[in-house]
Amino acid sequence: MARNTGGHSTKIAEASMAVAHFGFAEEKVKETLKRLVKLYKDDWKLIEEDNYKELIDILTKESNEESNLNYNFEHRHGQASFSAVNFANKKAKILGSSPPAQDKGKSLESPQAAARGTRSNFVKDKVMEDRVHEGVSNSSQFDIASSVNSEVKVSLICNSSGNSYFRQRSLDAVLEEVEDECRKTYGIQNPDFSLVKLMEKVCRFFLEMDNGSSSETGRNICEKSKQPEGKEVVTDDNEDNSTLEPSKVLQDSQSSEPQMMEAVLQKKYPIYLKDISRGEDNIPVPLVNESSTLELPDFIYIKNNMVYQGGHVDFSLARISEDNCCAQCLGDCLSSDLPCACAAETGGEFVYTQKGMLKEEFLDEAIAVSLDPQRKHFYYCEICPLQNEPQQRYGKIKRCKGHLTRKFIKECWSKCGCNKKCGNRVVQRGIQVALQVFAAPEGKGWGVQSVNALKKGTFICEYVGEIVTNQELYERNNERAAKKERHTYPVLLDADWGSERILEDEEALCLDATEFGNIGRFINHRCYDSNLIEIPVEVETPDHHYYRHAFFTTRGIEPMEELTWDYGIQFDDKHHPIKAFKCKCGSTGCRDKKRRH
Ligand SMILES: C[S@@+](CC[C@H](N)C(=O)[O-])C[C@H]1O[C@@H](n2cnc3c(N)ncnc32)[C@H](O)[C@@H]1O
Repeated sequence: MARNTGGHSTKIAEASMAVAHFGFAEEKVKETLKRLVKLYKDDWKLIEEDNYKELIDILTKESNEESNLNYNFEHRHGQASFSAVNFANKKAKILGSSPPAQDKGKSLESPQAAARGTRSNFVKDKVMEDRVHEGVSNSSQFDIASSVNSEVKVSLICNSSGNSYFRQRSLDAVLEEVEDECRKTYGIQNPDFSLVKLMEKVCRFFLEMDNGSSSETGRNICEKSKQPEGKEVVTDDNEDNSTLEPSKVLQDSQSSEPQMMEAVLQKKYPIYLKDISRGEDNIPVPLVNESSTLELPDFIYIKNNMVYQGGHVDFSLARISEDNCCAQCLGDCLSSDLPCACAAETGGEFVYTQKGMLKEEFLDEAIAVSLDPQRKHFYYCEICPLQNEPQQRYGKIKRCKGHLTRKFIKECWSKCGCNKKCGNRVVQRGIQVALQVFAAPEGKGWGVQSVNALKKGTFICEYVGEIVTNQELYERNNERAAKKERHTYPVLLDADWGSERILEDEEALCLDATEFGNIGRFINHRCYDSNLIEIPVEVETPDHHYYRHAFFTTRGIEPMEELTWDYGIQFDDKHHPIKAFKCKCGSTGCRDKKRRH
């Protein structure tokens, strides 16, 4: 990511700032940067890539060597360290982060290469994290290492120097307390949740990733131009697995044997892609198909919306005023006695619960508005950019069909003083529930199902795509129609058009997920009684031309139930830029009258 336009010293200052929160000494950062600049012959793009990943890797590795990390896993004065889990008979390999691909051949030693030569038999992968607590900055070090006889050790060293109250406590008591805290903070409902099991999983994955065999399926979707279609799809080997119920298979997916589960899934589904997001999303997004009749989707997976040229979206912090963020807040805004400025959008009350669910009252109102039979929540444009394509606007004006005005949620964001775990940050944290792309019933193509049961008000995912202007969308639609190309149904960002002046072309935006999108592009339509509802969520822009289009459940969801939302299509609208499909939603209130019996 090339963000620097200034001179050499500006670039050094920006790089130092970008890595400052890791707690490396300033001099060390500068000295390492100088080496990198020399190595990459002043090509700052390589240094800036992935948020200075290469720089952080080198600093981390060197600081690790300097600190002569102790692997005895004993409690020491001023430090608490944790763990040691071992597994038998697995061949360990070196893991670590890699330098930018273009420069692998260059002479600076990569972290992996360097790690091979270190004193320990363990190969380490290290993350440094800074914690700010009551104004005191304490840095913690998290390490993971595997040995040649497949032991994995995990170490967390919290530097509590300066804390004269440090004393050793019972590990069981600490684990219990932290597990309780995790249950509350992350809304974990499973009574079997255990930190030790979690640590075991970390170790297993460390070894599993090591053997490198399983993590590559699914890449073809997202590297469509580079990979021949279907190349990495795992196919059936003719074994009869018909007795395996999907829910059983997926229950296994929660178990602590990822490799075994992987094998079961591969046998169960003729087409099985482990993660169509290629690691982009928080959790893997598998694609499963029991019949292999559908064509693989052809698009590139992106986790966040991206602006296509011409769309007017301004993410600058300068636009966020004092009243539009909670700069004075600390910690978790939801725990504070008084709701912060960010809750003003929702009438001075937060709409998320401590468990990250949407509150029932807000949700029920949103559902009622979306079902509004009198269309009293609709805004009608004088000259609708959707009904009147740019070149026709000065001719005969077509009547606006109306835009549903929805209530927004405003989440805390970067200019707010609260921390990243603040409860008023749900959508921006991304997908937290296990979802699958699957072959939907009734010939609707691909669809999305939830692996587990979910409660009403659960955040599912955003609809992510390219942010394009209506004008651009109009051109794309024409092109696609001419080529008879498939497209997803674009989302118009019109939830607040009613409160604004007549929008300029570059302000009337929509999300097109046809070529770039996330799992949201696979969610099928259902008239009226869909189990998801879209809520506009303001995160990084105070105006409402652009917002996040977030899906929440409207009721409890069964394991393996298809997730649907109401696209708001009028099936009899002959003037809509996209020809409506024949609806097979199966709802008793289906609006596609031609299809109803
Ligand atoms: C946003 S995509 C959903 C994912 C799509 N099924 C796929 O295979 O990529 C929208 C397209 O899915 C299909 N679709 C969605 N809901 C449908 C429904 N209720 N009945 C029939 N087709 C539907 C239509 O082809 C529509 O253009």
